[in-house]
Amino acid sequence: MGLWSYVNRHLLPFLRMYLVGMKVLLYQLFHRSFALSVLPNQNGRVAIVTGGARGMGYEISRHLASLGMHVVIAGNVEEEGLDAVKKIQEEAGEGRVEFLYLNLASLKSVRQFVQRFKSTGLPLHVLVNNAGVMLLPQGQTEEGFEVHFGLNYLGHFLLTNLLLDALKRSGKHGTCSRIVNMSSATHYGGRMIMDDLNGRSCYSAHGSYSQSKLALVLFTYHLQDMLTVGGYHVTSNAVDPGMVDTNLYENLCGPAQLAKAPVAKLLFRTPAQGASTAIYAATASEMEEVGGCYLFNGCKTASSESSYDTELQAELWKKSCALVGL
Ligand SMILES: NC(=O)c1ccc[n+]([C@@H]2O[C@H](COP(=O)([O-])OP(=O)(O)OC[C@H]3O[C@@H](n4cnc5c(N)ncnc54)[C@H](O)[C@@H]3O)[C@@H](O)[C@H]2O)c1
Repeated sequence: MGLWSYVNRHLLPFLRMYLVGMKVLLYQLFHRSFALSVLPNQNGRVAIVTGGARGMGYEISRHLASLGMHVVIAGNVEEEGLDAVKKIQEEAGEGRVEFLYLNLASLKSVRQFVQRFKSTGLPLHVLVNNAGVMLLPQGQTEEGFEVHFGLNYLGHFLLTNLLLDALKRSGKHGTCSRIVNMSSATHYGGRMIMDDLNGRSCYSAHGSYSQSKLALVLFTYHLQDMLTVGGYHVTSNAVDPGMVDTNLYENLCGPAQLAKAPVAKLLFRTPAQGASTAIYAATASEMEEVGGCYLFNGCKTASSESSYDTELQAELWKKSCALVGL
């Protein structure tokens, strides 16, 4: 690999990700976490939360259930999922919660999950695409996609598309169905390498994670445009939770892991605080009929310049359809 190639594909993504992280931490040093106000009762509504068994996903599931929603936790670790169900059931008021197996690193599993969900005959009002992995060593999903791109983005892309008919049927004027995509500030440093989305020519864990989170924002905006044109009562928003102390950071290298511990204690948000903007997007009356937003700390915020590139959005959509066989 040439020097320029190394700088461009390894060093720059690494530096961009850490710079973005420092900016978020500075923000969190001087700003309180967004606090949820009273949210409307969600009785009769159904939500799917991917990765809902731990971290922010657990907090989202717990909060939605406490509002009366029927929550389906979709996850790839059955024991963790069943434990989460038990804990939430013990404290949820009127809500129902259950676990359904979903491995986002397998498109086959995504299709099986959707089949199982649809066979329950339940409506679908909220889909929170929350699950994610970060900084994994080079690896592949079952169908051979780079793991960050394949799991964080492509798995959710297929899941959402297969559930879109259910979301469209369940959304009504005044009570829209809502899609919430968990992105990240790292998308600001992300670059879409359209001719090498799987990072085969030069792998960078930092670049791949940031790219997957930018892909989710591009997807959110393009999907919202399609839903608006079609006149459907379904909204699509992206959420940036800030920096939150969860297991997501378990793949940081040794020295970074050591440095992270005290910083996290002081400056990271708790999972409940980090989950608040996603809960807001999924349920708040102010977000009724509001789509196509990037939400940070409970407010609409500008995402990266490239995320608004409609040609790039359309190109990624087309390519993603081809990759997942839609
Ligand atoms: N923690 C942060 O600082 C932070 C910042 C920005 C964005 N995010 C995003 O928030 C989301 C939630 O992360 P978190 O911080 O709660 O981390 P976490 O590690 O606690 O949760 C990740 C969830 O994804 C699930 N998951 C992983 N692989 C899966 C697979 N193959 N199939 C199905 N589910 C799978 C895990 O089981 C877990 O429930 C992620 O998308 C992450 O990228 C987190």
